[in-house]
Amino acid sequence: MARYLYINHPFQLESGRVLPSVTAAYHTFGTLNAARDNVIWICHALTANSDCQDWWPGLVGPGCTIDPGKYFIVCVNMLGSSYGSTSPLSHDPEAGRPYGLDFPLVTTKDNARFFSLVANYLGLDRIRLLMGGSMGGQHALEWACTEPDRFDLLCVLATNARHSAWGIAFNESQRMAMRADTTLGTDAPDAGKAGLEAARAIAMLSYRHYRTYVATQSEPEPNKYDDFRASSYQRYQGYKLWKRFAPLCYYALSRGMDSHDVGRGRGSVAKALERISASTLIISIDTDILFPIEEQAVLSRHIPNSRLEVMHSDYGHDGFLTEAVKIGEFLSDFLSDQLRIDATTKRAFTDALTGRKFAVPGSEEV
Ligand SMILES: CC(=O)SCCNC(=O)CCNC(=O)[C@H](O)C(C)(C)COP(=O)(O)OP(=O)(O)OC[C@H]1O[C@@H](n2cnc3c(N)ncnc32)[C@H](O)[C@@H]1OP(=O)(O)O
Ligand SMILES: N[C@@H](CCO)C(=O)O
Repeated sequence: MARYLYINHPFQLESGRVLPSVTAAYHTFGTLNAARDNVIWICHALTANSDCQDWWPGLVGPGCTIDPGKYFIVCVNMLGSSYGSTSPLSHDPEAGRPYGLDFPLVTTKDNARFFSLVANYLGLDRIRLLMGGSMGGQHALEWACTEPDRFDLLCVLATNARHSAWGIAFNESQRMAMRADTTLGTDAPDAGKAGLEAARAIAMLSYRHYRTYVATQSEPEPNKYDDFRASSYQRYQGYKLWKRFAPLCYYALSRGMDSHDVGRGRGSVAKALERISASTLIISIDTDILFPIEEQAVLSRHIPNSRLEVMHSDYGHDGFLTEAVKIGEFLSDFLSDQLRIDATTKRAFTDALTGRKFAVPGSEEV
């Protein structure tokens, strides 16, 4: 069950706005050992929650690589989410009602500071492994750049150093669908439902792959001309999210994802990534069209002690959730601290893997 930490003092956001107090919903699994050196901190992605044993089965849980019998596992629900931390659903004391669409922009830098605050409250000065995929990977990278000395190991999957124009375009398309639903943020019954469902259907196109749809949603019989399987899948995925996630929170989180840029305020992406001192495992997914391998190659090029692995998945981007067993295999050596590769080997490896040097604006070498 989630636990709650109520922090009753103002939390200053990057935008200049202030949340008068913040609540953190969090889960822990396992026991902190006497040396306090067995902490694994997991950052969740867009629509997940702090119960990482529930949404990462096969990777987190008894007998898995991230085993609560061995590690003290912590996961905190990000600000803005539907699952208990301060969000658009929370009471705005100044307005005397829930924040709703007035909820301020919470950037990935704000969430990294929020996690740091919670870690301080929990007395976790040193974290053995910080880990996350997708938006969780963005939070992990941002936090590792902010407090490099806090982490021994870092593992990020299907993520990037700065949210791409492609990713922002997907998110804006979803927000356009949500704004076209004029019930969003109102007191209407099912407010924002149609917009959220359309937004999730758009998002699914980026979370999966052409081959995933062809393999799972093609028609079994020929000669069909309407009412396709792929259509009902899209509608069902929208409805499935509506049943568990608040439209206003989804809207807020997608803005937060767009804000992600480890280079902001640090000179460049390259300079920011060079601050990371943790040994870092970076996992790419070969069918990920949302966070393609180019983006993890940038991470690998600039994080000093890092290694890039490419994992196969038929699931596309969402492989970071569904390929839990494979991820566990990549992780187990890493947790024993086997990963020490020199920079020259790493560079040759990255170039060979990607076929060429990738550059994204702001990631230039310094
Ligand atoms: C209570 C909670 O849910 S807490 C939060 C859990 N979620 C998270 O943490 C977020 C991260 N998780 C996810 O994003 C997803 O769950 C994933 C990526 C791990 C898996 O996605 P899924 O939607 O389960 O997988 P998939 O794409 O195979 O779709 C399967 C679902 O679509 C349904 N489906 C498949 N084809 C069709 C179709 N043609 N028409 C209608 N429905 C269809 C299946 O019956 C199944 O339904 P179910 O989920 O109700 O059992
Ligand atoms: N399926 C994931 C995708 C975002 O990375 C989620 O809903 O959180």
